[in-house]
Amino acid sequence: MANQGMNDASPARKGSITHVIFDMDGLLLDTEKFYTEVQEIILARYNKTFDWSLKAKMMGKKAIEAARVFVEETGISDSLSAEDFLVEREDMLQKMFPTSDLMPGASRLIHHLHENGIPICVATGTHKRHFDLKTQRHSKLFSLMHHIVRGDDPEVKQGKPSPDIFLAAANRFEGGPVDPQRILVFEDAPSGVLAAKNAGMSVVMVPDARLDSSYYQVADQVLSSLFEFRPADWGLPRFENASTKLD
Ligand SMILES: O=P(O)(O)OC[C@H](O)CO
Ligand SMILES: [Mg+2]
Repeated sequence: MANQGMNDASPARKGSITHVIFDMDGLLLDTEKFYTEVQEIILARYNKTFDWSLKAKMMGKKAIEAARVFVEETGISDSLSAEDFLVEREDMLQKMFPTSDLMPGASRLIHHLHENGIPICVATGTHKRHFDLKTQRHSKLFSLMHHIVRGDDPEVKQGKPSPDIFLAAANRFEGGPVDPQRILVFEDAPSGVLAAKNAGMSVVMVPDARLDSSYYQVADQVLSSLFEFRPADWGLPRFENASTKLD
């Protein structure tokens, strides 16, 4: 269970948030389990097991960057290249992605911020083709986003932990670029939390409970679920029961 403490963001900074950026996989959508499943299947062929220390190094990254980590860290790169790994897992992922569910509290928080006029967007390492499969059951909810930046965007030269994707997201808000100090990022992955901090933004981390807690330290706040987020901690409008939709 994640601790729910606040780390180092100053009280002044917490009151200055005007814009919000959401990660997608593992934060808004319960899609990380699909990657875990196919990676377990592929590794089993080499009599190896997939664990959360490897997962922590892959999640949040662009596909090819995560694939390189996978074949190198598991020592199978002589038998399976990163490119072939991506081809091999593709059929399985394409069947899984359209079944993607929302993470608990995602719908409530997105509706709440949108109804209160807080500009929101998505910054996801995933590329457009996978994004479309993952979100096909949730297009209404994602239409509330001011914009969406994906990993294959030309402005995203390097994946997380590079700040590229969050800086691109900050640039595209109305009247952008928005000052990073005014932006709050929600992330589940260690690489994503680092990317947001590298961009100079504040980060709420909502990690999977299996992730080692040593990764919590970089985040400004760590929550077990989006349901536990209290907007007033960051100077954002409080939840009013009547105007929010529960998952
Ligand atoms: O967590 P996201 O949304 O940046 O997605 C990254 C990969 O597609 C999955 O780890
Ligand atoms: Mg993620």
